[in-house]
Amino acid sequence: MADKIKNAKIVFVVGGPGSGKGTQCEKIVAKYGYTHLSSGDLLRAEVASGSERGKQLQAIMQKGELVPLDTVLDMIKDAMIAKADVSKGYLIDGYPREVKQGEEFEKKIGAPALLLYIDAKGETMVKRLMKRGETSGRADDNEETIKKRLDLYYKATEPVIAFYEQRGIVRKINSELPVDEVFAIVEKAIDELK
Ligand SMILES: Nc1ncnc2c1ncn2[C@H]1C[C@H](O)[C@@H](COP(=O)(O)OP(=O)(O)O)O1
Ligand SMILES: [Mg+2]
Repeated sequence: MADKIKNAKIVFVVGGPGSGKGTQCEKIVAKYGYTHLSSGDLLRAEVASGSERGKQLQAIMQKGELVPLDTVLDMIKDAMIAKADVSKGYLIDGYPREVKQGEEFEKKIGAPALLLYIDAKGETMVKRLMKRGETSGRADDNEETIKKRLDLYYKATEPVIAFYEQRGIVRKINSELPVDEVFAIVEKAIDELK
C-alpha cells in the first residue's frame, strides 16, 4: 500500500500559527489538484470523533503542546494512501513541527521536493489568530494559547527551516502581503517543480 505514494510529490508547508498556511494550501489545491493534509485538521477530526485517542489529543492541544510524533505521522500516512489515486501531489501543512518529525517522515514516507516557508511577523500572526478565534471555534485560538504556540513555533520549527535550507528546497514566502499576492509567489515555487 505504501508503495503507492513512494514517488509522490511532497511539499512541506511550514510557518507559524496564523501565518496563512491553510489559506494558501486551499488555493494550491484549487489550481494544482494537490491533496491538502493539515496535521492540525486531522488531529481535530480525531478529537471530534470522541474516541479515546481523541480525548487524549484534546488535552494536549488545549495546552498548546505538541502531540506525540508517531500519532501524527500515522494519521498523515493513512490519509496520503487514501488519496494516492487522485492526487497530483501532497501539501503537508503544519508538519514537521520539529526536526525529528521531519526525519521520521522521510523514513516512513518520503522526502519533500519543496518546503514553502510561509513567513509573517509575530504580531501579524497574533492579530490574525485573534480574529480567526471569533469564528473558528478552535479551543487554541485564544490569547494565552496563541502565545504558547508562537513561542513553541520559534523554538522548535525554525530549526526545521534551517535543516531543509541546507538541501536548497526552502522557498520563503512573504505572507504579510494580501492573500492573492502571497499566492503569486507560491505559484512560482510550485511551477518550478514541474
Ligand atoms: N495574506 C493574508 N492576509 C490577511 N489575512 C490572512 C492572510 N493569510 C491568512 N489570513 C487570515 C485567514 C485566517 O483567518 C487567519 C489565519 O490563516 P490560516 O490560513 O488559518 O493560518 P494557518 O493555517 O497558518 O494557521 O489569517
Ligand atoms: Mg491551518
